Amino acid sequence: MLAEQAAEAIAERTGVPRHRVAVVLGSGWQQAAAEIGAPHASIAMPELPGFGRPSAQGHGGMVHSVTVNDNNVLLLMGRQHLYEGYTPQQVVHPVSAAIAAGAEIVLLTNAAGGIRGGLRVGEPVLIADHLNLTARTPLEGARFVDLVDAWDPELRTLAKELDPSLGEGVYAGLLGPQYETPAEIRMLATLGADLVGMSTVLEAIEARSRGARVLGISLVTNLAAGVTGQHLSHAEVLAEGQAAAPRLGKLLRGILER
Ligand SMILES: Nc1nc2[nH]c(I)nc2c(=O)[nH]1
Repeated sequence: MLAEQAAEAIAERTGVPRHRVAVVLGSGWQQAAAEIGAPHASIAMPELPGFGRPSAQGHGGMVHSVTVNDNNVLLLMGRQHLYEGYTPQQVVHPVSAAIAAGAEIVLLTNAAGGIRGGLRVGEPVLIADHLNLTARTPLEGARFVDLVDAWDPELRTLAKELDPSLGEGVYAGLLGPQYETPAEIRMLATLGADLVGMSTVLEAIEARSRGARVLGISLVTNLAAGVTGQHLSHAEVLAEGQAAAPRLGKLLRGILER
């Protein structure tokens, strides 16, 4: 119900009855949003039913409506995380609302730690599959959602046509807010994770449960703990995101133009 109420508010406040695509812009991706196009309507998230107040650092807290080649696109600047104390349902609410507002495709972006050898800081990586290690789910009741091809193969092929240098990886979603120990990173590598972060997996599950297609892109903003022996800092994470913004913006715009 709350998703439908938020969807009505979005349609009313933007003047756009349906937005066919929704993009969640995570840490480091906000600057890329400017390359997508100038919004013709913007709403502060707290003004929408059920939207919390995204944490200050790295997240904009705005919903923008932009048009890209006749496609009405909803940009969700920032997200809510489990580590901020939100429930799984609150974490996925913006995605639920965007789908209720018409989104058939949900593009989830995030910043992540790189685990696999060869990943470089500043590199965007397509999400090919995920490990939900949050021990949480946004689903309630007997909603046995199939997650095979949850990360849409056709959309991944499209993204790779646009940027052939794009690699793919398995994203492990953890609770956070602490980063992993080197031993935990070795464990995640053994489990088959290439990337690690604190978001995205619940949103993907919710989107699939509502029949939307999902494309995910992680920006590697640090090499995971122990991969280089360096210490991790959130400030570095944000700085790396800013540096990669032009390439990310070009990629996002290319995807949205198709
Ligand atoms: N859990 C986890 N989340 C992250 N987010 C970013 I940016 N880097 C990391 C990381 O190394 N571990």
